Amino acid sequence: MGDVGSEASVRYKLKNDFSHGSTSSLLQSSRNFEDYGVSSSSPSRMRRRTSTLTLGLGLVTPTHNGRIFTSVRTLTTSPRCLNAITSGPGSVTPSPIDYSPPSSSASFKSLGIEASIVAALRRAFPNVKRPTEVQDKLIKELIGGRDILLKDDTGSGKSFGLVLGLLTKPRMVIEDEDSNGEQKLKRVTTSLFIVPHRDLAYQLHHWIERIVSELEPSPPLNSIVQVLVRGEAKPQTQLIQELKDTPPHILICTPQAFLDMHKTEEGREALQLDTLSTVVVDEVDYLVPTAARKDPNKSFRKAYEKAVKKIMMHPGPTREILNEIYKRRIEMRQHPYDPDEEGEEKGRWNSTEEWRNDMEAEEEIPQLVLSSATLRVHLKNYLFEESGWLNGYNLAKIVAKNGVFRVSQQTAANPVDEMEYDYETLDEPAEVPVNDEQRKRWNAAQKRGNILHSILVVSDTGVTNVEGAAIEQAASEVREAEGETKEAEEASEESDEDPKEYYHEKYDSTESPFNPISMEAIASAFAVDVPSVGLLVIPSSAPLQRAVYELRTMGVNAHGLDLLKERRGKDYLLQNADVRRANPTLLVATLATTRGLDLPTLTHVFVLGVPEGPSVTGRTVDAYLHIAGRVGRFGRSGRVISVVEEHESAKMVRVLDTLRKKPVQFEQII
Ligand SMILES: Nc1ncnc2c1ncn2[C@@H]1O[C@H](COP(=O)(O)OP(=O)(O)OP(=O)(O)O)[C@@H](O)[C@H]1O
Repeated sequence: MGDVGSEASVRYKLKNDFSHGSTSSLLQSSRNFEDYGVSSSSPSRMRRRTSTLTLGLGLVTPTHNGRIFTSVRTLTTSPRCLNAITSGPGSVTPSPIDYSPPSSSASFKSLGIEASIVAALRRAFPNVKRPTEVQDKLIKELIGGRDILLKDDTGSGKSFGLVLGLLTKPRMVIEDEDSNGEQKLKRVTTSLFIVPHRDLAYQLHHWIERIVSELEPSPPLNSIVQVLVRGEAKPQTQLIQELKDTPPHILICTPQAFLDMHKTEEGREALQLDTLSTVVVDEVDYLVPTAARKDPNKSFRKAYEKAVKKIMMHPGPTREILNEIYKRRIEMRQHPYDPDEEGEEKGRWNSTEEWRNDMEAEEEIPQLVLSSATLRVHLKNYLFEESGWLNGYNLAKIVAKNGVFRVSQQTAANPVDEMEYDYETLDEPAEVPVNDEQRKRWNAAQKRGNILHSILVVSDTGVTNVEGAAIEQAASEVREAEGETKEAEEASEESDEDPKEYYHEKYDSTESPFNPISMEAIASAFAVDVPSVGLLVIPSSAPLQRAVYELRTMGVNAHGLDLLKERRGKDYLLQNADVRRANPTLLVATLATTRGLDLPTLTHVFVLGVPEGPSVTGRTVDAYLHIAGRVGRFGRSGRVISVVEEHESAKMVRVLDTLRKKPVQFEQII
């Protein structure tokens, strides 16, 4: 780890701003980091009015007090360029939302979405016009009631499609006794939506809130959706009472919060698992970790056995929940129908399949939907062979890779295929197009989004682009093509947090766990390239507040990602993707809390270190894919900048290699 006050320097140059020859006044003076639009009290408006701005881009030297621009170079610039610099022009501008996502020829209505919901959807999300391809396949199956295994690219609309399908599902009603002992009909929760972290829970809640508020008449929101996550301000007793009084149509929860409630009798009564009709597990590969099978003839076998043992010792809350909800299925799997067995049921069924599907209907076992952008072979094998949660006789597998879909219907006549490949390899075979139609989709998928992947390597002597990184022309073309974007009001950028919150004395007196040069490289790259919102993903075990603190001491408008924060949080979920902010924000999150997030204004993701490192496994590649998948969604542009130390750079290149991506130079680093 580099010394805080080391000689290390990071060389930056202004991008194409000076290469066009449209320069005007020669500006010369010193300017600190805040001048690049990274301070929460950015004077950028004032700067924009003047053409005699002082500039200090050039040699950037990290210092321990966070003022990293200590050396000044004379630069020639124009007012247009100044405007671009102060608002963080970047190699990627936020894209307007009127792109054309790969859509199906069906309409939401023809897929079975209720007319009132379609109308509300149009008002709430005017950009959502037609279902995407995955939504076409998913919504039909979701409404049909079959179990579903779902895999498609990040940002293809899986979670959004799940929300629409669940909203349309018929409301479950049971007969209940009121306080006078009279029978009456009572609404119960229809669907349970399990997600890995609370920000994703709030994002889904927010989507539903927007649609529900456009319904005419609009029902009370808590009768349609409620969220159960840890860290809620309300005490558990109040949450239980609310669930009992008004069971929501959809309950969105994190697994741990669900188990906390399920532990008590009162909580179990409120959750009413036996009346559920659908259970969705989003990001299932994250929530149900499994170990990659290793070739028994190779020496990894011991490592595999150790990994399995570890998982079995801590199976995780999602496994526990699914074991509870699907205990009848597990029993059926363990004791399948035996026509020779004595008993009154003898001879009632002709086959195991017949028996199984009859029992499923009789016992009203809820539909199970498992979804992720990454479903590795070992997870699929675990689900089909070991878990017992899925009905292998009535399952839809909707799996897409590079825009090519493989949809297989598992029915009684065509039960689930067993293990697909024997052992995990880092590169799973790519789906290849086999006909013209597929080739068309495949090509469209290749064009979808324009994500640039860069790797910055930090050493004691500075920061460089990884060896072999290509010079990317596309970046400036994208910038030119997209033209001007709207400016956000400075007012909305006022901090709603007290920055002092992070100024803990202990941070100044304890050694930082972060490499200061890495942090400064991130701060600088953010300052010169992010127009609106960036996201920094740090390892799951890294201290988030400390990272925010350190970035703030460098003048970066950094915030821990928290969608719960009323105004600020919801702001990030809005569709104002064409907004460039006067004072860009860097959101900081850990690896554990980024899956599934959809922040339309996001253009840049910074990754600190090799995700799920130090070694490169399938888990590492998947983690990178999910992190990178926060940008470039639905055809937008995006940039992923990994900041790694020297000993990690080959590993990071390998991750990109596996994903068949080539690192491109981050232009600002000379
Ligand atoms: N049919 C549609 N037309 C246009 N935009 C859509 C459509 N469906 C979803 N979107 C938008 O696409 C974005 C991504 O959707 P979503 O989060 O559901 O993708 P995802 O496949 O679940 O991604 P991830 O795998 O990263 O969780 C959201 O902003 C959503 O509003």
